[in-house]
Amino acid sequence: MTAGECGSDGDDSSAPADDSSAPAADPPVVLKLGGSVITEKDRPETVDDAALATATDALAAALDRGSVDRLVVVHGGGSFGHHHASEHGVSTTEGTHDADAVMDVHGAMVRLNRAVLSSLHDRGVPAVPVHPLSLAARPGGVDGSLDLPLSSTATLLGEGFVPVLHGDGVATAGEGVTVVSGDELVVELAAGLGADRVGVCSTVAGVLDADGSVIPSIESFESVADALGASDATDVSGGMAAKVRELLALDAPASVFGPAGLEAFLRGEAVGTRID
Ligand SMILES: Nc1ncnc2c1ncn2[C@@H]1O[C@H](COP(=O)(O)OP(=O)(O)OP(=O)(O)O)[C@@H](O)[C@H]1O
Ligand SMILES: C=C(C)CCOP(=O)(O)O
Repeated sequence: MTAGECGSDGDDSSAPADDSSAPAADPPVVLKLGGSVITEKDRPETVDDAALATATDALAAALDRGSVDRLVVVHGGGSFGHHHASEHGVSTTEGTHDADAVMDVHGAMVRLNRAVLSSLHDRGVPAVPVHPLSLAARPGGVDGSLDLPLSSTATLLGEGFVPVLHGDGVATAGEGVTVVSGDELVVELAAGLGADRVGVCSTVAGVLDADGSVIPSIESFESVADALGASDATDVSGGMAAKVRELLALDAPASVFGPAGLEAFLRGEAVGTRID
């Protein structure tokens, strides 16, 4: 498993850097694997091994057959980050100055990240970690924008790796360290890297209306606000309502779908709820 072997042709590294006839790289796909999918969200620090294996099988197959050429993966917190953040009273708006609390939240996310990386490595995917706590900040405080430098992720992608980021703690002016959700990271990555396809794989088949049916597309928060709630499980980042808000801020269309829709999304098909 090397970065150069990943993707459809795997031969870009031999092209001269200034060769103007070299084909431009495809825009990357940015995919979030929801923490509620890959962990058992009600049991602290428990990976759902079967669900993680199914997801990483689908990613490896998509890279092997070339339906995805360049991929950035983000995963959520599930029973790792949310559990510890909740115990310490830390959320996307409430921070902490306690280094032990920061280490509990970040340490749990790094353990989950290792499990995701290991599952990808078992399938030959050249996945490498990118930890947001070491990169990102909210210099303007909780109401300010997220600053996420993308140079490392973009360069890793260009070298044929699959960067794997995750919801994490984030330095926040006036609050110490708050939580940055994987959904926020997806928006920053997709906008900054020029992604043309953005997928958010959660436990539900899409964003559901009041009757429990999948809403095919969403263009404004107000049109669906009444149906949107928080997560059923411990969650410090706002569940589906926050997810829809984040994704509406993105220029590229995003899809929210369940595990059964992952393969189809990776093949480029329309699945779940499209958020424009
Ligand atoms: N209208 C809705 N449609 C779909 N899900 C909804 C809706 N309202 C609330 N939810 C809840 O939102 C949850 C999905 O958000 P959640 O943040 O838990 O998912 P995730 O991103 O997969 O997990 P994590 O935050 O750990 O990464 C669903 O499991 C459901 O409980
Ligand atoms: C709770 C932590 C640290 C991560 C939150 O990320 P999310 O599960 O994508 O909302």
